Amino acid sequence: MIRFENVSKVYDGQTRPALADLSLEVDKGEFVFLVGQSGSGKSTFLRLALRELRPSRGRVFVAGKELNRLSSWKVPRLRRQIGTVFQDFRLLPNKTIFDNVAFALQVIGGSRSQIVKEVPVVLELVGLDGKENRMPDELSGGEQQRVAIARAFVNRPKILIADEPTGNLDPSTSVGIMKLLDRINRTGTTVLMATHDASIVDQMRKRVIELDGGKLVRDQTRGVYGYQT
Ligand SMILES: Nc1ncnc2c1ncn2[C@@H]1O[C@H](COP(=O)(O)OP(=O)(O)OP(=O)(O)O)[C@@H](O)[C@H]1O
Repeated sequence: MIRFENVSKVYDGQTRPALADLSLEVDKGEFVFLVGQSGSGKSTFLRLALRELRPSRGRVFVAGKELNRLSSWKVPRLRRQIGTVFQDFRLLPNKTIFDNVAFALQVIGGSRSQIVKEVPVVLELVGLDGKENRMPDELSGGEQQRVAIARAFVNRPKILIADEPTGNLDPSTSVGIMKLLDRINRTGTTVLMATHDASIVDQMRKRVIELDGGKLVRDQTRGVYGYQT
């Protein structure tokens, strides 16, 4: 589903690579934690998979496509297959919960009937049925993150990329968010999650990939967080 072949990334004006000769493969349906100190290259890795960045060397394949050879007009089609969730939720503050999720379908040309059918299903999946008419600032942080997950998942992407999704949440709320991501993973969606949350990684016992200075230093099945910050 995702394959990096000898990928290096040196940002403009930098000499030290943010990622250095990274090779790894993530199969369909896997759940992978990406861990490492701040600056180790996790976000760079995720941004390469989204083709927000291009590698300086090496090749990135996502959903069967080599991203460097993908024409720009095909990038939106690629991104439709990848849902994204971030630490800061990124909801539209002036739209209701329903409309925040509906918007994700509208921008990809979803019909009104599809929206009316799919949005309630996904809001129920994330445990927010009954709250569809609220505004984002009328929800708790954990609930806002559930909306963000609903929005990322409503068009059933093949891959869900989550960059520190529990970074702004307390431990018990985080556990609820992880149960939800686990549930989404069980539908067959590949989940890739960058995190500094040691207790979550230790509880979930999924595959753990650790980066250090842009290099892959650990790839462990049913792994643990495994280092001190
Ligand atoms: N746009 C940029 N321009 C130049 N250097 C960058 C840029 N983005 C990231 N870097 C550098 O690349 C390296 C990797 O950064 P990256 O953001 O991928 O790390 P990270 O593991 O996601 O960190 P964090 O856990 O703090 O989010 C760091 O040295 C960082 O300073």
